[in-house]
Amino acid sequence: MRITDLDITDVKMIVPKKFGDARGYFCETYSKQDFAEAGIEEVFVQDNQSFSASHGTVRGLHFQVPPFAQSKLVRVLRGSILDVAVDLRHGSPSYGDYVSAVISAREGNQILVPIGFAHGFCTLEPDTEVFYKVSAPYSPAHDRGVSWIDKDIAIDWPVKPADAVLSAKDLALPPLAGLPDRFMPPQ
Ligand SMILES: Cc1cn([C@H]2C[C@H](O)[C@@H](COP(=O)(O)OP(=O)(O)O[C@H]3O[C@H](C)C(=O)[C@H](O)[C@H]3O)O2)c(=O)[nH]c1=O
Repeated sequence: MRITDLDITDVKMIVPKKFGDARGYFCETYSKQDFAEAGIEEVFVQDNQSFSASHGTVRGLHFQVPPFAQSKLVRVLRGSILDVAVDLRHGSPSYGDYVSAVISAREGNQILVPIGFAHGFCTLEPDTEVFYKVSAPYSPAHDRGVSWIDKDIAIDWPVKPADAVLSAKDLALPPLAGLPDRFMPPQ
């Protein structure tokens, strides 16, 4: 398992080792021991999976506030996405900055999005399936979001707003400015 930092250090790219043979391949997609050896102590309590039929589907930017704030380990079972994490940790020097990376079923790579970040993605292919582990259960009362096209974050998405597929909820998400809920200060 290869673990590297993205431009915001706490967001990590994880590439499990693939064991290929004439049948195909095998890989351990999650290992508590490997994570602990890399200093990642996340305890995941729920697995999520979403299917998006159209390329250019955007889900996000979402997060849950404490005490149900979630870290997420995101991977793609089919297709590919541009995955995005936005730093919302109150007091963080990179507050409001984002990192993004393409993760795909072909590469088998994963993104670890820590607590304190909003998360979203845009599908790059039709029929894309995303699987992710989260470190806290779903709590609608603690679910929050920020507009995917917030001007202060200014994410370089691979789809124009007019062509993107979003839920009504995500279309109505507020801007970052004046976000009422703040996370705990960075560790
Ligand atoms: C997240 C979640 C949702 N739901 C129910 C609530 C709705 O009835 C339905 C669809 O939920 P939503 O539209 O919030 O799903 P996404 O837009 O894919 O949201 C996710 O997309 C972005 C990328 C994320 O990072 C979050 O984990 C998550 O918010 O599933 C549940 O029952 N449990 C859950 O954990």
